Amino acid sequence: MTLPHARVSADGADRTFQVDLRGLVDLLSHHLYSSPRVYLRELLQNAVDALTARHGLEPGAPADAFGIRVYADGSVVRVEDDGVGLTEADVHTFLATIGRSSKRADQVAEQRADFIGQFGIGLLSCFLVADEIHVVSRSARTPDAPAVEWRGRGDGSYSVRTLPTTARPRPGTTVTLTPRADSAEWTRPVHVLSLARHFGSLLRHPVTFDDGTGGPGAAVNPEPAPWARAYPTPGARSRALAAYGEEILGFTPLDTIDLDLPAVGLKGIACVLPEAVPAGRRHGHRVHVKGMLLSERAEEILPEWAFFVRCVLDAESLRPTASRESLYEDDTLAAVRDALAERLRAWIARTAASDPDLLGRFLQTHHLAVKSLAVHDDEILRMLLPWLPFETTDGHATLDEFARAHRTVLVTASVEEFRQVAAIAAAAGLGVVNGGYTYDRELVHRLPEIRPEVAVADLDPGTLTAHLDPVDRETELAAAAYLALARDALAVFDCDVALRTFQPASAPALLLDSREARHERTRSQLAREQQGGVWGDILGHLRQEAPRAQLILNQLNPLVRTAVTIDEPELARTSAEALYGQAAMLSRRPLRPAESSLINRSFLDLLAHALRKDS
Ligand SMILES: Nc1ncnc2c1ncn2[C@@H]1O[C@H](COP(=O)(O)OP(=O)(O)OP(=O)(O)O)[C@@H](O)[C@H]1O
Repeated sequence: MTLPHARVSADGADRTFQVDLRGLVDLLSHHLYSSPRVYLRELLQNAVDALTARHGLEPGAPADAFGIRVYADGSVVRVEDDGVGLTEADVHTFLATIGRSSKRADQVAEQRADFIGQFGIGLLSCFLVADEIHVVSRSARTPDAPAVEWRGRGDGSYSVRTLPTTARPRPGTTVTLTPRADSAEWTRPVHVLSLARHFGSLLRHPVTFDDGTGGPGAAVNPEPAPWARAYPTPGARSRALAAYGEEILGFTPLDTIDLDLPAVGLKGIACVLPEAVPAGRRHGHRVHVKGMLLSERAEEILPEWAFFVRCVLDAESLRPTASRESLYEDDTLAAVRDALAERLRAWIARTAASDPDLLGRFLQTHHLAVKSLAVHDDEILRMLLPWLPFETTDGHATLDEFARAHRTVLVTASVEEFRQVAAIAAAAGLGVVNGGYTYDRELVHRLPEIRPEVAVADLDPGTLTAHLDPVDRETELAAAAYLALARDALAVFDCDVALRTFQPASAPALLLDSREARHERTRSQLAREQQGGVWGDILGHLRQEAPRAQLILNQLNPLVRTAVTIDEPELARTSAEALYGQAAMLSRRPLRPAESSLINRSFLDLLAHALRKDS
């Protein structure tokens, strides 16, 4: 709150900046803090830091010797602590100087990590709910110093006076706010209690609340954190942690993972989400520092692949940013992130080894997360690849089940390819995995690293066509006229037509086409349209020999057997177009406008034909 004095140098006026406190508070409230409610967090945090400093002075004092008392009766909010307190000089230096903090003064540099605050601006958040901050304090470091009273006002002015020792017989600090009318939402007794519980439920010092009605007062943090309590059995412990996770995070975890990193004094739990979440969606984790709730949305504490858990944790030595709502990205945070990732991996390994039922439920829900992890993590790959579910020609199956039925596992390059060939490949006894989804093809190809007896190969058109048997010469000849008509009708799609026999007999036609071939055809078509222009030349130069698409008609199918005998040319054409349209739709790839209109036209033509026949 101090506006520094102007200094005059020998060669002219050398002035120092003036600070408009109102502007500064406005800046903090709109850009730093998420809500005015943070004033209580800042007051609690200052009280906690003061208690930490007091314990530093009196290391022999029992943990609960010093505490924090919160009071709110509707007209004032007060936070009182038995902390280290302040002398008059401290008040001028720290309370009244914005940006100055006792917690990063040189002499306590080595202890800086002991405190939550460090920026020297937290107290300003009180101006979000009150116009004046009233502090009465007595120093524990200088016990014979008198008590001191400080009043800081939102307009930037402040006053200090010393008080008789009797005004505050014991060391500590009391901060009192008289809330503005517009901040009742954050300062009513019931709200103050719930805010105190929200921010302070895991604080390690006793915190009580009093609403001034003469009642017994309420404990803000009656019990230690659930992971710090003693339980009769490991089962009771894990049930209690799961119940806590559910209460705090609002879902019943699939499992609860105990987290403990002694090096940074971190303890907590990771709750495995019971439902799948879109890959890459990062969750907010609840992070406490020295018991104080810092953030409910800290994402940076876990790596991206860990989107299947949400954590509640409390750490000693993570550094909050000035807003307190996220963590400072430093080496400690990076090391914590790595160590927590390791704990999650270890949980997966343990579950894989000892609880197949839980593993099954976990993979059913989170296989995408695990796949993204397995791609980069050999250990997870080794442990889990056989148990991961894939879409196959035998339905959804784990790779292990699938590889037991098929010594050679074929894998498609796209979902579309899989849709085209699945039924035919299955009927031919080929085992094909849909490799079109993210990670799937890459992962299936790594199966032989774990199951060396299994061979994995990409499904190429040759493998499949080997299972499409040629028809006899007579049948071929009988169908020749129809095939010629069909080729002509489908020439616009650069599609050849052939007659084969293949299983299942219920499939009338198979469209063999690949994405590359389709791209090549689009490119050549563009080149033709742009002929003569620079763009056309470039496209022309890029020309590659792409295989044409092939519509394979199935001679075993009754519809096809009838179609090839149609002697009405228009109807024969329409039937060929309809067979092409049906096979293209079966692949579920996006249809080109020309294909959509072909399907539409052939459907209407066939309908008209059927109606004509009936009338
Ligand atoms: N309850 C308290 N007991 C003793 N000293 C206090 C108390 N509250 C504030 N102070 C003193 O006032 C200084 C400024 O407090 P303020 O909350 O503005 O910043 P900070 O806690 O140091 O850092 P941050 O901005 O990160 O919170 C503190 O460094 C501390 O010296």
